[in-house]
Formats: sequence, structure tokens, C-alpha cells
Amino acid sequence: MGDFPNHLIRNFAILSHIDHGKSTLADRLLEETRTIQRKEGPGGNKQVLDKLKVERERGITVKAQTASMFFEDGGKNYLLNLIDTPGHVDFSWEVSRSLRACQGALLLVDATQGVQAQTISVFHIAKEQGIKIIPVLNKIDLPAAGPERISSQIATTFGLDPSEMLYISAKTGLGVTDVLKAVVGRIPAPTFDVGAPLRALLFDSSYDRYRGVISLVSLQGGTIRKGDRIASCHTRKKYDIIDVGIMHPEETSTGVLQAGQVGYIACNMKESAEAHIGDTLHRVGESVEPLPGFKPTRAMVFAGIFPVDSNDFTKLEESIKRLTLTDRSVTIQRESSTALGQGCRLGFLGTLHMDVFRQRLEDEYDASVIITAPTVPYMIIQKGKSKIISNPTDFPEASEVSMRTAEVQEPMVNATIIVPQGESMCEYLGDMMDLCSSHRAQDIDHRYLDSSGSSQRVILRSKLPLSEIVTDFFDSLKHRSSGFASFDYEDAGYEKSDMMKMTFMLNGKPIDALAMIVHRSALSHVGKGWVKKLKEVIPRQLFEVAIQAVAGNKVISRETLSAMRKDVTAGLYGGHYERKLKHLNKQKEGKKKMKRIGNIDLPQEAFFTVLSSKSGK
Ligand SMILES: Nc1nc2c(ncn2[C@@H]2O[C@H](COP(=O)(O)OP(=O)(O)OP(=O)(O)O)[C@@H](O)[C@H]2O)c(=O)[nH]1
Repeated sequence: MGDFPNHLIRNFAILSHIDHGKSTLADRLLEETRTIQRKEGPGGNKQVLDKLKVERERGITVKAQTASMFFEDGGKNYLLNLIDTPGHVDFSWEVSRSLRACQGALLLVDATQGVQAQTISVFHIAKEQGIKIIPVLNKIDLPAAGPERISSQIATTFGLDPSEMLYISAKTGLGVTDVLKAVVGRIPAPTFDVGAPLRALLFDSSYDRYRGVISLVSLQGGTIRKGDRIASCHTRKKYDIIDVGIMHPEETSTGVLQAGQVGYIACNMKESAEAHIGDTLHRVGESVEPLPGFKPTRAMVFAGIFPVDSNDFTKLEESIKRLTLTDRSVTIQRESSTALGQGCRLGFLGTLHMDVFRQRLEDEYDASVIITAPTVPYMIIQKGKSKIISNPTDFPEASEVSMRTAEVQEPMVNATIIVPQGESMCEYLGDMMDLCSSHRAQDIDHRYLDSSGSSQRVILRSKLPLSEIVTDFFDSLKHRSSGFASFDYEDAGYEKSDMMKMTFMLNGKPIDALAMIVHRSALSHVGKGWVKKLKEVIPRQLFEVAIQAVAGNKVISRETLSAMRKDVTAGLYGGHYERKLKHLNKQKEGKKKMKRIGNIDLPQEAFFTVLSSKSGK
């Protein structure tokens, strides 16, 4: 199984907008090639490559999975390596990483929805890599499908030849054999030299409790066998190959992998951190030029994660560390807060990534956590030096002397929104423009995507601060377009901005975990919203409590929580001593979970409530 000449190998990926059917098509391809058994009935094979529970629940692919299959065509047996890629904007780094192991990709488009924002972004990633792109129209079984219309839309948007279009239903299996034939017939075979020194590109890794790190590699020269001694170009560490094989779709040992193939290796690599994504592995004793690595991923959304019960910190930290073994794009730092105790500050690629991580912590490690409001990394430039700040607590006060000479910059993104614009849908474009304007958008520009037809679609481009889209932007976009708009964005560097630190105070004492960085124009709106929310969750005390939002030494908003009039035990009739004692004891028990801000006791749950509802916007 391991001996395959280049001309019988095809390495490809499926690219599409979220929900256009990648995972369903992957299942059909695996069935059609008898890699997995066909399961009839409504249960069927459902997204075999989507392994995580959260992926199944949310129907999104988070981590790219690889599967190899065999397909006979024209009397020849081909080895097809499929790399499933995630479709969400937060995970686009996985797409470019996966494509480095491919010579072609299927560009899958839902025939009822047509080209969407992520269809455009994944197309460009594939184009940049110079790989063969095969357009595939999916869901043609649906009555609402408009294959001809969408086909011409794809052809005009991407400059692809309509005669190359494949028409399929991943659900029923219609046209799936043609997809396999097109993969064999149109995607070029890899052209790597089996006789050359070994060069294996490490493009993904996972952690196995018993065997340590399992790495996915794309061989771009030479062969690799069980028992070989290899070294990493990045760390210079040496390893022995314990097992090597292909994903079929589970790990299937072959004893050998050759140039052009994609597969897994297990070596005596103990720590996940040793598997450096983008590293080149080579044979010990041979010197090779490392393959071009990957652009390192950058965390763009940061948040503090604290246990609901402060005694659970050690367990939480352990769980976070274990989880990051399977998701290396998350950055971790310890953090401690007077309001929330010990916690961790984590960096994510985007807000969906953060949500997925939290859900995995809850599902897989049974953790209950409080997450602070997400922050993007700000840049402070002073005396020619720049510093990145990703925790509002570290952000200097506007009133500090040093801030008078400093410049604050915030990360920007170029956003793409695609929205239908028919006679009955004329309001959407205006709504989308309003949405962008209310999120500090610049340079809003739009054009029609389709050249003709009654129901047209508009592509809207705009530059926005990243901080504006990490809160409620996506939800509002979906809501205001009745779910029709699609959205994607890419990094657009840093720009000067008038951001300020806002602090919330209880009787003059700051609640550190709630500090946030807000644009000057939004101070009053955000301040009022949060102060009101705090008033709802803070229990009344024996004295009056002033709740204030403060920025740059100025009180932006204030509410007063009046004092409790009665003794807590006063309501217990008859003054029965035992009852009273029991009640007081219960209260004492509850106090353990209380946090003290000045002389005010706050239950940890109050933070949970205030932080788990949407921001004050
Ligand atoms: N009617 C019909 N439904 C389909 C077809 N292909 C996929 N679907 C359905 O479309 C939905 C999304 O399909 P998935 O395969 O999960 O989409 P995906 O592109 O893998 O989604 P992500 O992994 O989250 O990017 C599921 O409910 C599928 O059952 C098709 O050909 N016809």
C-alpha cells in the first residue's frame, strides 16, 4: 500500500463556504471508493471526518482532517489523498496550510446559494498557491437550485470555464463518480523525486496519549520508513520512526511513505510543542534545504478565562493545557484578577474560535468558566518604540503623562459582505451599509456580482476595526439580512485610533476583570449599558453602592444601588435561634464563593451573568 509512483497519486482539498457541503461530499467520496462502508437510511454516514463533538453539534469543521482512498480508473489504481478544510473565516489559516500539500482543489458551491464571501476568500487562497481549481455545483437535488444561473455566476466571478463545471448532489451521491474522475483526470500528479533526499513537510499534528505526537506529513522528496532516524530542521532534534502510514480514514500502517504521498508518522516525540507546523523533517546525516514554512498564526482575540469556583483553578489550567495540545493556535498566559482570582489569558484567532474552545472545555473537561469580554491587540507607539497590549488592565490611562506623547493603533480588517439585492430584497444593501457605518467602517464600496438576472447580488467591501467585529457584528449581520448575507475578512494592518481605557468602579474601587478598551465615540453608550447591567446583578448591601464607568479620569455613567433596609434574618418569624443560625451558616458558605471589591461582596455568578450576556453595546 505504501508503494505508489507519483503519477498514480492525487492530493486535493475541498474548498467552500460554510455549509455548502464539504463534509457531506467527503463522506460520499469515502463511500464511493469503499474506504468506509455505505450506511443506508437517515442515520447514514454523517461527516466522518468531523471528529470533534463540537463540530458535529455546530455543523462546522474546526480542524482539517486528512483521508486517503483508492480509486480505479481506466484500469489503473490511484491513491487519492483528500484534505478536508474548515470553512469559517477564523480558520482560514488551516486552509492555506492544507493547500500546501495539494496540487488541486474542488471549489464547491451550493447551487441554491451561489458564491458567498468565503467562496471568494478560499478561491483566492487556492489561486495564490497556483493549484488546479475544479468548480463543483452541489445540492442540485434541491428544487430551489439554479445550476445554470449559479454556473454563470461562478464563471464570471472567478474567470473559470463553465464547461469545466461539475453538477452534483453530495446528499444523494449523484455525480460523485465524476468528481473522482475529474480529480484523477484534471489535477496534476505530484512531481517530487523519490530518489532525492528525504524532505517531509509537517503540516498538522495531534496528540495520542499512548504514542505521543502523531504528525501529518507531505513528502516532497525521498522516502520514509519505519525504523528510520530523522531530524527536524527547526529544532535539530532527532527521532526514530516508530510507525508510518496513511489515513484510510483511520491510521493504517504501511511501513513506508514516498515522495508525493501524504500520511502520518509516529516517532518518539513526547511534547506537542516539538511538532512545529511548517517544519521540514529530513534523514539524519543528510543536509537539505528546508521547505518554505508557514506564516505563523497570530492570535487576534484575547480573553481571560476563570473558573466559576476559584478552587477549580488548577483543574482548569490542566484542562486548558491538554486542550491546546490539539489546538496549537491558542496562546496561554497566567492571569490573576482581584475580582475573579486566578485564571488564564488566552489568545484566539477569532471569536468563533474562542466559542469553540470554550465549548470544548465544557464538553470534554466538564469545566464551568467565566470569560471576560474579548479584546483585540492594540499597539502603543512611544518614542519610536511599539508595544502590543492585549489585556485592558495593562492599557495606560488616558490621563497618564506618558499617554500624551503616545499613539494608539488598532488592528483593521478588510471585510467582504455578499448580500442578495432583488426587488423584494432591496432593503438589505442599505441595512448592511448602516451596519458597517455604525461600526466605524471606512471606504464602503459596492458592486453587483451577477451581470444579469432579476435577483442580483451585491458585494460590499469596507475597512473596519477588528474590535468592531469581535462583539455583535456577525449576529447583527445575520439578523438584519434574515440570514442571507455572508461575511469574511482579512487582516489590513494597524491604524491610528482614539481608543481609551474604561474602568468600572464600585464605591471607587475598580473591578479589574471588567476593564475594557473603547473608542472615544462609544464611551457613553458602552458605559451606560454596562453600568445598568451591573446594577441588575450586584446584590444589595447594607450600605449604598455607587456603580461608575470611568474613562480618562471622568465619570462617564453612574447608577446607585440603594442600601438593603432589613437584616437578612429579620424575616424569620419568632426569632427561632436554630433557624437563624442555620441561615447564617448558609450565608457563610455562600461567602466562600464571594469576591470582595473594597468592602463589597460579590458572588462569582454575578460576573458570569454580566459577562455571558452580550456586551453593553
Ligand atoms: N439537499 C442537499 N443537502 C445537502 C447536500 N450536501 C450537503 N447537504 C446538507 O447541507 C448541510 C451542510 O453540509 P456539510 O457537509 O456539513 O457542510 P460543510 O461545508 O462541510 O460545512 P462546514 O464543515 O461547517 O464548513 C447539511 O445539512 C447537509 O446534509 C446536497 O447535495 N443536497
